[in-house]
Amino acid sequence: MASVKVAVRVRPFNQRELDMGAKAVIRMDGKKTRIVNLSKTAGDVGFKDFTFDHSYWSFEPSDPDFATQEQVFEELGTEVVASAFEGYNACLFAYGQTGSGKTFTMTGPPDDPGLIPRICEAMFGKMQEEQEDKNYRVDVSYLEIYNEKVRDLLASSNPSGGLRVREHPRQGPYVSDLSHHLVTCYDHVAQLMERGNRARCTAATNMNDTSSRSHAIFTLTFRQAGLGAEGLPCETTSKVHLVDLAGSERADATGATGQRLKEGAHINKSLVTLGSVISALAEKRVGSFVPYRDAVLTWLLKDSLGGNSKTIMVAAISPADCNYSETLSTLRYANRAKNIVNQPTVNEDPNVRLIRELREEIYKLRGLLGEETQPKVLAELQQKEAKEKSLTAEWAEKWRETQAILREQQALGLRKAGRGVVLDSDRPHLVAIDQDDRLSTGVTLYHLNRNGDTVIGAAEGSDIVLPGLEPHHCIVTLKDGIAVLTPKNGYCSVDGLATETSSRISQGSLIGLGRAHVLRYNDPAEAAQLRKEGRVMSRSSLFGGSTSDLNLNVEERELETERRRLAREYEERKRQLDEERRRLEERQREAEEQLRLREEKLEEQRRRIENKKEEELEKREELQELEKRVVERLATLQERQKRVAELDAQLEAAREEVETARLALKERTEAELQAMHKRRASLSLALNGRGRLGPPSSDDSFHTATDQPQTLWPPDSALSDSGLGLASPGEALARKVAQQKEKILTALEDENCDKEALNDHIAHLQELQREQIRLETKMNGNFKGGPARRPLEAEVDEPPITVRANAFRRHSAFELSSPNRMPLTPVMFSSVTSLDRVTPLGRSLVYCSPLLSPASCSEFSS
Ligand SMILES: Nc1ncnc2c1ncn2[C@@H]1O[C@H](COP(=O)(O)OP(=O)(O)OP(=O)(O)O)[C@@H](O)[C@H]1O
Repeated sequence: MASVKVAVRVRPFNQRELDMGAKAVIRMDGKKTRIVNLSKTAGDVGFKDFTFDHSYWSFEPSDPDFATQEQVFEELGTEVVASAFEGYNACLFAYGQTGSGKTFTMTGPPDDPGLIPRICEAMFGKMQEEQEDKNYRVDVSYLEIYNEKVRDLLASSNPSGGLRVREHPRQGPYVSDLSHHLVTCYDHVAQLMERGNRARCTAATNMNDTSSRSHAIFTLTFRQAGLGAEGLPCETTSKVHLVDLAGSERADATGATGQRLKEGAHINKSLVTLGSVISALAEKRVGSFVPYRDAVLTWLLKDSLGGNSKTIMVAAISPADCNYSETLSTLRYANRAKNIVNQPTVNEDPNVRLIRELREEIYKLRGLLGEETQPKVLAELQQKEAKEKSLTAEWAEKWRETQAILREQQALGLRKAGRGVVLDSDRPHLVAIDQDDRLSTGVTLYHLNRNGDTVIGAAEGSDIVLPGLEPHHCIVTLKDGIAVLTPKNGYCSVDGLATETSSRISQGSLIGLGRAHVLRYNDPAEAAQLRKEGRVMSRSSLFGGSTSDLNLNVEERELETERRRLAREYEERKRQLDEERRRLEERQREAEEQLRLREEKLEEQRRRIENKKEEELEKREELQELEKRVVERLATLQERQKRVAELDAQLEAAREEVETARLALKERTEAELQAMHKRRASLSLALNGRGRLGPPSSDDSFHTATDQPQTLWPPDSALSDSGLGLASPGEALARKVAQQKEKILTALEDENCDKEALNDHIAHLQELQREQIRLETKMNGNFKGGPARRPLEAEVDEPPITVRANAFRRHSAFELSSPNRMPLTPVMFSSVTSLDRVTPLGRSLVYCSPLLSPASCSEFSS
């Protein structure tokens, strides 16, 4: 059982706080951290006090109590190193407000490194010291949790949704597909750390120019094995998590908006979860729920918080009064974390543990045996000894193999870097860069002889044999870490410049030998020195390669720092722009989608309008057609009206003519009657009393000479229809004919007329007409010398008639083209024979003989 160790570290005022004229509210006294109580009410004390395992006063460098990076490492870092070597898991994490000094404490600037580089360096140093007894294997991984997604900081690319976090039943949560890098020296670790830090998400906020926007977890997996006292195997694996959390922050204080605000929300979410986890663990309630899975950070650090780990928390705080509430909150957070109790255990290899336990039992059994031999105990002892022996042999064999592989890898300097394999060495060497041999696929590394000459040439027996060179082409001399190239018989160049005298070569120098060979000189010690000084050798310095490169002045270093800052700014700006571009693309996609929907809607509307338009066009055409027909009909109507007017006029004229004729007939008839009376008188006919014209009355009888009453009028036509007086027989007959015709016409207008009855009417009409003719003939005979009586049909001025043969054929009837057209039934065809005119209705009839064919009708129509 071990409580989480908590340290608090206060940083100096930053420029912003100085500009604001901030006042320091933090005091430290031994392990005690005091904060001036700015929220005190009457009766409150002036300070709030907290006690931690360590309180580091890094406020003022000139202060004798000032805590340096070195001191922090000595007290915290060494404990982590010791835990790892003891086989425990260890975790050191920095918590605090943004800009409070977490990254400074964990990573630190190159000239004043923080805990991570110091811990790594110390571990490799210790491995070096204890190399004789044991073998080690160290793997490094570096990840960040940004917006709740896991990114591999050492991989060349990451999936867009981040890496997945899984949980192994025994080993706990892990990140699947995270790259692990085998490291053989601190330089490798430093390179990886630098690479990861460059890839980490940082941004400028109001509180910090280079604020970490993600939680970063640097993990060393440390495996050690060897034979302990009395040849007892030991093998442990420890995980060391070194965590730089993103800053806890208030959105208003950081001035965060947009992406920064979103990041802040995620950061706060995981820190709140971390707080909840700490609270749940600190309360120590049995069976209480610990919300590890609520955030990726707490899930991955599950073992470090309340589990199998020795854990240290560094709470970084600002000294300024303007950050009072944030600082107080951090101190309370840290105070709670003190109460977390972990259960660290040595992570021993299961087989080794079994061997150790067997050995313990064997010791016990041997003790039990004493002087007397107990067969049962002896048998058990022998069995356990045999098992222990075989397990030890098995483990030793496995370990030898592992050792061999490790040694091979270390000797070759072969290590994995993501997908790449790096061939490295800790000794000065030359790497062949074959310019001519395009078929060469291998990488050749030539180690140089330590403290002596390495002869290069074509001659057998040269240290490095290269075809195409002079037998003894040149010599590279290595002495006290300095390499010098001396040409012998062949052409040599250093970084492109031909040389005939001895030239110093340094890390990265390109050596040209003869026409075909180019070799690169690598000196790992020199490279490490340069790296330590924060130097990155540019290509130009590579080519200008000389020892003076090593003597970089302060100005250059500052320039380098500035360059890095600019590079970080550039990276951040690039990231922001990428983010912005992604947002704009997203917006564009949305706008395009809206546009598409709008287009569809408009297209739909357009289709509807077109349909409507087409319908309206059709209607308009119909209307035009109707108008045309109306106009035609109007024209026809006008034509017909004109025709009717003409016919009316003709009718009127005919009527007048008939009236005139009737009057003339009447006068003539009276005159004729008088003449007849006179003639009768002269013929001495017996008249009763007085001579009188007109029909006989009851008083005035009219008799013939034979005493038979003689009458001029047919008996059935003597009375007028009204019965008011007598009409002439001709008139009565004409009226009857007219009435009969009217009857026929009425019957014809009735669609359901009885054909039999119609035939009877027509037959009767014909009878009447024949009678009329007979009467007229008779009258004409009686009044010879009178004006000639025209036949009735001749009195009518007939309108031109057109028979439409087609209609005739189709309907078995035909029409007159006069306005007074009238349909004829087939019955009429068979009965009527002449053209007549019905005066009262102004209608004309065309009669056809029964034998008339449609063709003859057509002729008839003219
Ligand atoms: N102990 C210290 N001594 C000197 N300077 C310090 C110290 N601690 C922090 N600083 C300076 O304060 C500034 C902010 O520190 P740092 O970047 O470490 O904060 P942080 O807590 O990691 O912030 P964030 O959470 O935003 O990443 C840096 O310029 C750093 O150099």
